[in-house]
Amino acid sequence: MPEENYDSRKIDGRSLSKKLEEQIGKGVDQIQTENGITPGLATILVGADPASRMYVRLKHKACERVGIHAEDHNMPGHTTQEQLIQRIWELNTREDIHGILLQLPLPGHLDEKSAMFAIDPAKDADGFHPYNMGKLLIGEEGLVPCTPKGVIRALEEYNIPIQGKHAVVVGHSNVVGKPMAAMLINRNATVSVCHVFTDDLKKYTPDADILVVGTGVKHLIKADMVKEGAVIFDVGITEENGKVYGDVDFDNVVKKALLITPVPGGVGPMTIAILMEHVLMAARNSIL
Ligand SMILES: Nc1nc(=O)c2c([nH]1)NC[C@@H]1CN(c3ccc(C(=O)N[C@@H](CCC(=O)O)C(=O)O)cc3)C=[N+]21
Repeated sequence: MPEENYDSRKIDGRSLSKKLEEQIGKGVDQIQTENGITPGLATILVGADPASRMYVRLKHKACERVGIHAEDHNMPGHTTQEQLIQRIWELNTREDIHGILLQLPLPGHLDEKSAMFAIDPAKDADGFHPYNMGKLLIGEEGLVPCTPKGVIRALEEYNIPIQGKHAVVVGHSNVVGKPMAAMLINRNATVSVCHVFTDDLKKYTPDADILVVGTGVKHLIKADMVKEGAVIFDVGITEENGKVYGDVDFDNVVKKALLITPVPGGVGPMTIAILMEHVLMAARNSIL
């Protein structure tokens, strides 16, 4: 018997993001012709970590595709906290910069929280500022973390109902797990949040209608841990010998999933498309 083809179960993040970028490109054209504004994003990268450089490059390429002005603020690895904050303050006052993205992680001698808090919440394209996180928690979703927003957008694109469903989020980070849980609660899902300290993960994941996994543990989720017909988002990235792996054992789990994101080509491209959307949103808000 030939091996069954599961391609139709794959959520193609690349084509979803392409569709989103086309809409954003139109929005960029519109604000340029009607308001004479070119949305601008400044990325700050401290040091020269190869993975971080690659991610920043992906963001700049996306800006190019949609017509957003992008500036690369590459600061040396020995940058002091004061110098970093100074640069953020300069960007806060720049009228042509609508989004500021401080690439994480920062070198160990720098304090990520106080640097993030220094970013003008109105320019917080990442949605990491406590003001924006607080708004998310009370159901006001403006600038919110891009990766979980990309998951919500994908659920909408595929017409997956959220209300009343059991969503299990594995991972409780500030960038994925916590904001993901808040967004799902805002849409009336029943949400369980599991993480590295959860005693018995297998007790929870098989009940998930929607499963979002972001732990950075390669192939943590096996086929026996998911329900038949689940919708699964793999937010994990583990690099090994130049290959990237997700948190889900895709080849086996796909056989039970209704829909599932691959790594790469899943939530990564969606994250970047949402970031573009946020810069456009911030530019629009700047003229209100
Ligand atoms: N302030 C801040 N904001 C971030 O958004 C942020 C950050 N810091 N630090 C690091 C993580 C990581 N991240 C990724 C985004 C897209 C892909 C992506 O599109 N990946 C491609 C694969 C690229 C490849 O490996 O060739 C994919 O999944 O298909 C990956 C990783 C954003 N991050």
